[in-house]
Amino acid sequence: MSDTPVNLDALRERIDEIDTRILELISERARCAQRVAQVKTADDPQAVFYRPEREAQVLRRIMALNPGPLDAEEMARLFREIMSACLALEQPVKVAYLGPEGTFTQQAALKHFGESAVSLPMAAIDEVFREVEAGAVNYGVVPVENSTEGVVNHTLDSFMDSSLHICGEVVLRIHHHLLIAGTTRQDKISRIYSHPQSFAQCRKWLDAHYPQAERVPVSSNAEAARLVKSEWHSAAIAGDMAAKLYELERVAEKIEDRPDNSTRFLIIGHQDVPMCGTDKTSLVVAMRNQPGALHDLLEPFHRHQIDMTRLETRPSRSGVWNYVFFIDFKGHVDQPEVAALLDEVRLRAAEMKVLGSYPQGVL
Ligand SMILES: O=C(O)C(=O)C[C@]1(C(=O)O)C=C[C@@H](O)C=C1
Repeated sequence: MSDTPVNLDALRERIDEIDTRILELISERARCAQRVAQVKTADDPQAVFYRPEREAQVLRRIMALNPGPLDAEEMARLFREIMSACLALEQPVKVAYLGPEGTFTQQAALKHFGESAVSLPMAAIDEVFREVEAGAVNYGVVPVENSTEGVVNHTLDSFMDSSLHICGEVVLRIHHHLLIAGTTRQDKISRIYSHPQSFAQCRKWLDAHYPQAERVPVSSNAEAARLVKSEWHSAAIAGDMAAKLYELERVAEKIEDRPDNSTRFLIIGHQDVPMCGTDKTSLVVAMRNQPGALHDLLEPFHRHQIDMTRLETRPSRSGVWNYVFFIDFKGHVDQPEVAALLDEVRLRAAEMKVLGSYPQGVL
């Protein structure tokens, strides 16, 4: 910029002016969101305020328009928080997540809903489902698959008995650190606490650096972090949130064996989400136990050119559901080609349930 001042005082004066403008614009946006809330309730007293498809469109548009120098994801994160605050003005959103506090699931909940959402830790995945079903909270956040360790069976099983829908997904890069308390003797670490999945994701690093230390599996990374607070010879493997919550030091950072280690989380709720343009659909399908069943199920996807992103099998828990497949694919149930595909799959399956169509994770 040719008219950018060059001395510090002048630059700060310029920043103050810009901040004043940003402040006015954010306030104007917030007033606009308040009017949106009035319009929604005028149309329908039971209106839902959180609109995942609209949020995905807003964030994608900002990322596409972003001129830099901030990168597109950074910019989207800022807008994520602005929208979160605007939504809280319409209606504060309550979200249950797989706790305790400091877990990656809490991090995922905040990444998806922003800091203005009220997030409540639950002790187990089925408790998250129950809280949402009972209406005690608006949405739930549960882990569903990890790139290194695979599927979270508990979550898939919970869907079989639930009437809840998937309203969104969020993918989180998982970075594990080796953490100790201020009083820990770093040269005397003889025990390491973590969640079994995290141990599995850091196995090679641990074998190379702490082959002698006892590995103690606990119910969550946050619990591991809590335990090391009071033990001078122990360390924990956990992420940023747990480190911050329990004020632990990092002995080693990013110790996961695979640099692309990430976990996908699902947002569960009661609503059917309209199409946003970059959608995904999740299904659960039961096939009869007969030769060629899997081929019969997959063939229509191929013929309709539908891009399947995941296929998981779970043992059936009832007589009818012999083989149960969880399938994710790109597209939305309101698209004619997807509707045609689903009609065919329904005919071939013993049972089929659409778990939801929802925007593909943006951030
Ligand atoms: O467009 C809406 O429906 C709004 O409520 C506004 C807004 C926003 O701040 O942009 C806020 C919350 C919704 O989840 C989506 C978008």
